[in-house]
Amino acid sequence: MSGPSDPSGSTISKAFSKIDISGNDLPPSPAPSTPTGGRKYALATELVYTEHSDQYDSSSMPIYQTATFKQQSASGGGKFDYTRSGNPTRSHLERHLAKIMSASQALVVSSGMGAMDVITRLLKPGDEVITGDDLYGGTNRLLKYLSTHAGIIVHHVDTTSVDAVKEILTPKITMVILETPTNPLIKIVNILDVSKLSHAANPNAIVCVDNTMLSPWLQNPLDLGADIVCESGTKYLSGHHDLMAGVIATNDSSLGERLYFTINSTGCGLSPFDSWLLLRGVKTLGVRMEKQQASAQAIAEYLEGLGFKVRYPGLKSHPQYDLHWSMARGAGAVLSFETGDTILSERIVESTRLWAISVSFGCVNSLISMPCRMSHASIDAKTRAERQMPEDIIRLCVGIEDVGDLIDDLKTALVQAGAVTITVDGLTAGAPDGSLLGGGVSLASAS
Ligand SMILES: Cc1ncc(COP(=O)(O)O)c(C=O)c1O
Ligand SMILES: N[C@@H](CCSC[C@H](N)C(=O)O)C(=O)O
Repeated sequence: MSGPSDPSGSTISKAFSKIDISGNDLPPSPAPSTPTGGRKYALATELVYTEHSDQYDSSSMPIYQTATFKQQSASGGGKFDYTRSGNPTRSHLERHLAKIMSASQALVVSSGMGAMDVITRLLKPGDEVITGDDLYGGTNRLLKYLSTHAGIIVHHVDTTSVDAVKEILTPKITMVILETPTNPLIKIVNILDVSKLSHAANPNAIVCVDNTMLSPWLQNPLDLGADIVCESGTKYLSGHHDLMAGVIATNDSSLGERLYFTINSTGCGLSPFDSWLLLRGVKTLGVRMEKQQASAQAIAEYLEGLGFKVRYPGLKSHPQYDLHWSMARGAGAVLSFETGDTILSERIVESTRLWAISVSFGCVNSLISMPCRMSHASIDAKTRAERQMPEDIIRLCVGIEDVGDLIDDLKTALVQAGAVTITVDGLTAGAPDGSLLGGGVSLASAS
């Protein structure tokens, strides 16, 4: 990998003039968000514990809602000069995120796709990228644009198969972009093996993992061999669907400088107010995620018990259950299931009340959607078919409501939509004549 692309180096050297207590080059910040002395607390503690040097010892990090900063001399040189280049609230958030993402450096930008844009600007025309065939629609769209407008060669392969990745790996591959679990098919990618193989094929290859589905509470791709981890902060990190944000984290300071250079050059750094909101949201990540995934597990078991084909890594029936648990500390709170019929799926989605029909996930409220019509509609129907995306697939993003209420609401919707048959033994997935789902499985406990 080459060094920072700022020809003069001046912007970078100014912004990276501070070496933190651990010797990391980081963008300017009034103070590290971590207590000094090297003590590392459990993640639940680190999420809420921050230190900053506000002049009034405010408990909450202030919002530095300013575009520019007064300088002491005509040659500038203040810690901050202009918010596009650095802002105390944003820098504080970045240090806090670096700490919880197992990274030496984190950078925050205006959306998850903004983060992906910054990352893919590391590529040059002629570079080759390997990525999955079950990929978030927006990332797919960006990569398609880069392949048609920027001379980047993009190979979509089944990244859940290490052999498939191996087959296509050459020294020309400069970036590998992974998601695990994938969105929306909930397939699992072996980050460790793919990273090892990619670096063996090209030591300068950058392995980037989009960790949005699990968040740092449940998985740390940098500890598994990835060079960059990114997340849509719009999802679990913030948790309330009241902001858009993207996070990029790395342990490679030269990569960090190049990423920062793009953010400063293009002006996509997160605003002070949104940085403050995200900092606030991150504090409850652990409690939210624990509650959400416990409910997701119960809902996945309920639907599987009825006879639906459910995709969730918390279920023993998931074909990559062991692989998932070798990398992650939990199954997350997004699951999907199939009904065998697109119209039926549509009826189910439209019959729910507590489950809002919305794209996105990671919010305290539960959401339901049909990915092929909504979040992944930017992937054309032919490509979806080639990539075996079931058009009838329903995605559930579980929130923090009472799980009994969520299951009741879902059950009512399934009955209203005609997706289940009521028998003396309880509910069974499928129409009375067994025309859907091959007749389903009857479960008394499901009634
Ligand atoms: C896995 C994944 N990555 C990235 C993004 C992009 O994030 P944002 O909407 O914040 O741009 C999304 C959703 O939008 C996503 O689901
Ligand atoms: N219209 C949007 C769709 C956003 S999808 C958001 C999220 N990643 C999800 O998976 O639900 C677009 O075109 O990007």
